[in-house]
Amino acid sequence: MTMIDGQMVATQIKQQIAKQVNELAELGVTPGLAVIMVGNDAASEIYVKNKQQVATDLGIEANTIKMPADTTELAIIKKIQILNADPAVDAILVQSPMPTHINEQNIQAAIDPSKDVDGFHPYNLGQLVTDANEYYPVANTPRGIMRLLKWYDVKTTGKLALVIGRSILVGKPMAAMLTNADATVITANSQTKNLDELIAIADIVVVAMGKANAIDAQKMKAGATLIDVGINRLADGTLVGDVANKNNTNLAFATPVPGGVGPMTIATLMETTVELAQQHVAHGND
Ligand SMILES: NC(=O)C1=CN([C@@H]2O[C@H](COP(=O)(O)OP(=O)(O)OC[C@H]3O[C@@H](n4cnc5c(N)ncnc54)[C@H](OP(=O)(O)O)[C@@H]3O)[C@@H](O)[C@H]2O)C=CC1
Ligand SMILES: Nc1nc(=O)c2c([nH]1)NC[C@@H]1CN(c3ccc(C(=O)N[C@@H](CCC(=O)O)C(=O)O)cc3)C=[N+]21
Repeated sequence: MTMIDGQMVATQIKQQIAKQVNELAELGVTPGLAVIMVGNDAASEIYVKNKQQVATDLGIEANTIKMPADTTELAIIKKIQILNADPAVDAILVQSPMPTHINEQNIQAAIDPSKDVDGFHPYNLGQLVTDANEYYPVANTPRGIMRLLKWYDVKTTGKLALVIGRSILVGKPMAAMLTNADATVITANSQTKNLDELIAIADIVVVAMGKANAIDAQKMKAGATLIDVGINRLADGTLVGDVANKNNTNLAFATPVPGGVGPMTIATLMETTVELAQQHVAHGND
């Protein structure tokens, strides 16, 4: 079994991004990323801290706007409208999950589709489902996972892929990307029956549940590939994924937590930010 080294692949991608940032700098453009974080979430805290560091290293201007958990939906939408109108901001990211009194669909639809770095906006989701030929942003976690599969030469064509989770952030765009890459895709959710039977037959299993050690890697078939998206902070402070028993299996590949999908999400976030900045330059609204 080969443990996938997300940190190593992310480092390679960041070297490419640094070149593109330099090219934009020659045009007098600094890519700008604005992050809105409402309330507190452990995984979001880790994400915010790590991406701030990587952005600084790459010469990307990243600003995090923290809003209290009792912020109204209208106040968040007003903040988004200010960022939509700000030419220094190329990319807007609103951290998920949001407090329960906020309707996330209204937030996602308020972001200018040309600044939608998570690919959350209905227009960009439509582009993904269409498998459109023109440029559009997509969610960075599944984008990073597709890059890892390519890097390790894990084939998707004709393979049976099981995606556990159906969020707009991970599960649904992951299923769409695997479908576009000619896999046969099953998307599971909390109402799915006989999940173990599906786990036992899939060639690729992507787990994005947000539940520590909820899936047992020993139940997967020999030669299959496991992608563990979960980021769970245990009471003792350790960081674990959604999948237990990754070692001692006869899998072909598996991603660790930490050091797997997480660093790739950050690298592809920076890549998407730079691409959006390039689009804004090309369309004359930088
Ligand atoms: N490593 C990284 O880069 C990233 C990590 N994450 C992490 O990934 C995890 C998932 O994130 P996200 O998608 O936003 O989470 P959500 O809570 O939005 O979605 C979780 C999904 O898991 C499904 N689910 C829950 N229990 C079961 C079960 N027993 N069987 C099958 N499906 C189940 C839910 O089903 P239902 O819809 O029926 O409720 C839901 O669709 C979190 O830990 C998050 O922190 C997220 C983004 C990036
Ligand atoms: N709109 C939105 N988009 C997201 O993409 C999004 C989000 N909201 N909300 C929170 C989740 C979680 N998430 C992480 C990304 C990277 C790490 C990461 O860097 N992980 C390192 C952690 C290393 C460490 O600090 O120990 C690793 O796995 O190796 C963690 C978590 C993105 N998310």
